[in-house]
Amino acid sequence: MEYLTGFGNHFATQAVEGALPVGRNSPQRPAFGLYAEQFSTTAFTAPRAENRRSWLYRLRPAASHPPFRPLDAASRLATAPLERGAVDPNRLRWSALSMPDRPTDWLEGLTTYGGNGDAASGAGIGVHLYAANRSMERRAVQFSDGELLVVPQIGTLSITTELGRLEVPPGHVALIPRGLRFAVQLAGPSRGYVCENYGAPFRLPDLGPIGSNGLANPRDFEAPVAWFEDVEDDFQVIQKFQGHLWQTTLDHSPFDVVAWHGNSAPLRYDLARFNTIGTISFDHPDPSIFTVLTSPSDTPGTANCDFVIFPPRWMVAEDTFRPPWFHRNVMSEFMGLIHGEYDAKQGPKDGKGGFEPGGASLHNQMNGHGPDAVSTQAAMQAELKPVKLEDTLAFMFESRSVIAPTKAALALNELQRDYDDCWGGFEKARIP
Ligand SMILES: O=C(O)Cc1cc(O)ccc1O
Ligand SMILES: [Fe+2]
Repeated sequence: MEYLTGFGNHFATQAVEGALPVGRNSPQRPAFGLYAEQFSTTAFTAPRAENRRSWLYRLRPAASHPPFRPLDAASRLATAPLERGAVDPNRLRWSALSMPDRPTDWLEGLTTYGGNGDAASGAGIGVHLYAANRSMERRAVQFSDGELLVVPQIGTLSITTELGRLEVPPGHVALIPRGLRFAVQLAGPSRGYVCENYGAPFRLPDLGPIGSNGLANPRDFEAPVAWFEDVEDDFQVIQKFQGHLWQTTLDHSPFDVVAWHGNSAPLRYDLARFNTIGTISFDHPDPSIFTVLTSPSDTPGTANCDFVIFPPRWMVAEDTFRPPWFHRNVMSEFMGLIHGEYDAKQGPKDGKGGFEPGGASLHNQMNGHGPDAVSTQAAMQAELKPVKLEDTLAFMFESRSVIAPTKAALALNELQRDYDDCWGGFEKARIP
């Protein structure tokens, strides 16, 4: 597959020579009788640096569809504000979801674990995990409630979007703009995580004193080239709108965009390209140095959501407790593990418990957490020579407000009801 590169670039791509108008967006009669359509994911008047929109040239306008009707199907997708009783302050951890035993596509395989804010007012996030085993055929979905950040853990996702196709293997992430129609094809049983961002679109963080390079570099983000199919057949289009699923049927493929240009586009990014920066003296820096993407809130420096990764890296700090320190944080932290072991937590023992690939943890606002007792002991006794942490890739969705766990997530068998025990048995300090 071919890609265009650069986060936020103004791309221009056509699957058919001559389809893209030159020098204007909306000619009286676009080439070949195509329809011009603007796709806006920021307000028209958003500041130029944040403004996102693309122009699509398609066989038929997206407006041409029968009414959306409620989709009458069981779904474990939920949207904030969540229906909830008292929000659980407890630290929570889940083992990995098992693969479904019935045919389940990516959309059907989503379970919401938590959320915050309010989709209707464009603030907060929904956190979903998926486990799926079949492709979406003649079926596309559009998330009007938010942009999606998709983090595969097992199985390559082939994502067909209105703007073209992306291959997203584990170790990569995909960013799908709010409202873009897409379908997910699977190569086999697949599992992973999704952050549904109701707030401002994810962008690269400022680098401050780091300078003009580093962390995720803009050129490593890849957008698809235009791709379309001219299929006259029934296509189900599902829409997640204000927390409910709706459906309509088109008599043609929604993937009929022959050319497009603009800066609102789906992207993929290989996390191995992340330029990880850390201490070369002492102390463990705040994990904000591992921010890949940020969705700012209205309060400077206090993100609606930061997407942070913990990739392979050298640990060289002298006279330092090297793993994440114990802490209580005003921000709320949802974590996942793509592969390997996380330096603050033990993996499963005899195949059970621990922080395992495909698992998840939730440490909400001001609730104490940090390395488990075994990892703490090991780190306090380690000889502090340079060590390379290999085979590890964890991540965090960190958000300014409490991520309420869903009732469905609290009822899962995968919930580790003994999670607190991992912080048991610390030896007391002795004052002389
Ligand atoms: O809680 C966690 O494991 C995530 C985390 C990692 C780190 O290096 C510092 C702080 C932090 O919250
Ligand atoms: Fe933390």
